[in-house]
Amino acid sequence: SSVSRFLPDPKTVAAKLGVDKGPIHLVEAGLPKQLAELGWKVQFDGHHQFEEIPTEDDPPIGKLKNPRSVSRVCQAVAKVVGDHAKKGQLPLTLGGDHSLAMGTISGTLEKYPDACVIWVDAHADINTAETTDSGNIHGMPASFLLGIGPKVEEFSWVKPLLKPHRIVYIGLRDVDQGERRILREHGIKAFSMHEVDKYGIGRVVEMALDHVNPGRKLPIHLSFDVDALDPSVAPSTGTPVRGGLTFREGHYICEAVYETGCLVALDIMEVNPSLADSESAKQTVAVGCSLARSALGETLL
Ligand SMILES: CN[C@](CCCC[B-](O)(O)O)(CCN1CCCCC1)C(=O)O
Ligand SMILES: [Mn+2]
Ligand SMILES: [Mn+2]
Ligand SMILES: [Mn+2]
Repeated sequence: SSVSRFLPDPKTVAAKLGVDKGPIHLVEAGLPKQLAELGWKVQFDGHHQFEEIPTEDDPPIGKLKNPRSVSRVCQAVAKVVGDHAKKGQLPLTLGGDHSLAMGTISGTLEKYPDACVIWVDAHADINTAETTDSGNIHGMPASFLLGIGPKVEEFSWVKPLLKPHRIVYIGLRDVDQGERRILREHGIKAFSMHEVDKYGIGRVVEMALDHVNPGRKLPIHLSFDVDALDPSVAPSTGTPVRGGLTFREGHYICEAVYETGCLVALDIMEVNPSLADSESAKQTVAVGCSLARSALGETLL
């Protein structure tokens, strides 16, 4: 695999942590050491603790739940990720809620304004304050990054730096009506599980890269929600949906993205060990670590 040409010192990875227990389990499973064994110089900043805003002090804004704490955490993550990226490091964010991608991708775009995003997920996470039915902000980060939908004061710090032709989805299978309309109206490319079945993961990844990064010249931010994988592979996650990617399909995406040499930032999101029995939790943590290794150069041979 070719060394990434965007990183003067490709052997640096900064491990970032999300907002729930998941990330701590990934670190305790030994991920930093595993990455060091791949040759990365890992700078682990310790577990980011964010002082929780008590629920009574963070009432919904419209339908949006926990808007102030989500905004505050994402803004902090944007700054930290941006700072690491500006130092030529590859920020690895472990989550934790996928709302964090508002922060990580904002950080990446600050350093690499022409970066493209590969969003691996069962969901499009592109609801607006109007279209969301759950009010859960993890279903909305892409709309804020694209500047789609009504302005929400609390999130005015998110600059609409992402362009519709610079994001591509792989693994979709649970997309709300409002999100379908947004994808269609903005011409956003999405490879659902139907296309994965039809073309095979190899062709899908090639078509996805051809769409957002035709000359393989743009930096890539890979945002991987483990619920893109089938629940039999990654059971301990917030919104599991049947009929997902196999273990290998998920890892193939990571391997192929690393092979482009364009990866500049990586998110491994929605690992939540508290949601299942300890066996399933351990399995999901192990898959999260394994995906990260594959995206950062671990090969099968
Ligand atoms: C599909 N959209 C959902 C899920 C978002 C998942 C976020 B992710 O980070 O895990 O990808 C579901 C919306 N509702 C659909 C109807 C039934 C109840 C949930 C939402 O809450 O917006
Ligand atoms: Mn979530
Ligand atoms: Mn997601
Ligand atoms: Mn999801």
